[in-house]
Amino acid sequence: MAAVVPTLKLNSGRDMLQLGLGTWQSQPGEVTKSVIIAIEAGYRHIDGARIYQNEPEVGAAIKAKIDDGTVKREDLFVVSKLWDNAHRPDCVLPAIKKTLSDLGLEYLDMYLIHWPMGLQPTDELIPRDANGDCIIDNETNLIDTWKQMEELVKLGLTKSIGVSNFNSQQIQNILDNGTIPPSNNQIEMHPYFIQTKLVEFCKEKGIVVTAYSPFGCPTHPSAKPGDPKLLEEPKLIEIGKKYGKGPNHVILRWLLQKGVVTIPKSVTKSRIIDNFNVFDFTLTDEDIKAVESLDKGRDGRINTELFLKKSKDYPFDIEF
Ligand SMILES: NC(=O)C1=CN([C@@H]2O[C@H](COP(=O)(O)OP(=O)(O)OC[C@H]3O[C@@H](n4cnc5c(N)ncnc54)[C@H](OP(=O)(O)O)[C@@H]3O)[C@@H](O)[C@H]2O)C=CC1
Ligand SMILES: O=C1CO[C@H](CO)[C@@H](O)[C@@H]1O
Repeated sequence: MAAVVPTLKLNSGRDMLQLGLGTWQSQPGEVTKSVIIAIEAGYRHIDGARIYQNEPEVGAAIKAKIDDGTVKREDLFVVSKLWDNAHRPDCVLPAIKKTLSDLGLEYLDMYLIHWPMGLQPTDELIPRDANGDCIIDNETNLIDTWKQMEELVKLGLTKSIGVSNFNSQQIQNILDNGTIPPSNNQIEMHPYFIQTKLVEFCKEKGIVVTAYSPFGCPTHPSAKPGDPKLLEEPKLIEIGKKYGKGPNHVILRWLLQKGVVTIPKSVTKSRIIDNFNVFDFTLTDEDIKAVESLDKGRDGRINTELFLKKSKDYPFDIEF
């Protein structure tokens, strides 16, 4: 029998499963199979986004597993994200409708504003000018976007709403000016970038944190040969050995014990199954300290999204 995944209570009143499957860089030709494998292994939380350009294939897997009786829709926690080119108020409803239609679903469990920065609303997901530079939309206003996100809840198109890659000031702005508080902030978090201040801030405000790139995204487009690899860190390997576990398990277990959600990505059957084997051991306080000693502070951030640094809403210029 698959392990029961713990949940965290959202301020929307719903429960969010603490372990899910990431799907960025899961190619359309492979993601249906990997989501099917994940559901068969016990995963019930799937993290996706319009920009991953694989939502129809993720949806095909969900349909297959509902049709064959493995799961019911209500057993699943499906997350998607509003892409940067749809921040203008009139773009938000069409954007979720496109995602729902691609996924073949009536509703999402969580819909996030993917990044605070807006891009020009065109048919291109990443609109570029003649020089190849992204066309930033500095006319957008995150409160206007958020108000439309609130409408999606009222329309029953998503059960909860949240943000991703928002800094503390941007979150506070929404708390001060919105009606529905964000339930979730999905941020980069792994042993090289432990984000203590932002995680604490979110917790104080009743916002559940999701840790993305838990393994440090070894295939990130900015990765260079010779970069240190989290999954090869001797310290993590050593901690894992005490429990008969690998460095992947140590990282996921650390995140679970920190009280956050995490969404490791894999398209490899053995890894999808292996990453789920984290519910039968507990790290000690000493182990947790050793994991956190790998933190590089702000230098540990991988997903810098530097190509949008000129946006008025670029989030990473303040401490947290
Ligand atoms: N909100 C946001 O802005 C962002 C959200 N995300 C979300 O977070 C998810 C996870 O982050 P992501 O950046 O993809 O990277 P991860 O840190 O999850 O690493 C994924 C990589 O690790 C490999 N891997 C997975 N399990 C193992 C294992 N047990 N042993 C060895 N290698 C392993 C995978 O290979 P393989 O697949 O070949 O098995 C893949 O190359 C994304 O897929 C996405 O859903 C990510 C980035 C930004
Ligand atoms: O989720 C994501 C994966 O990577 C993309 C490319 O940098 C990001 O835009 C996005 O945050």
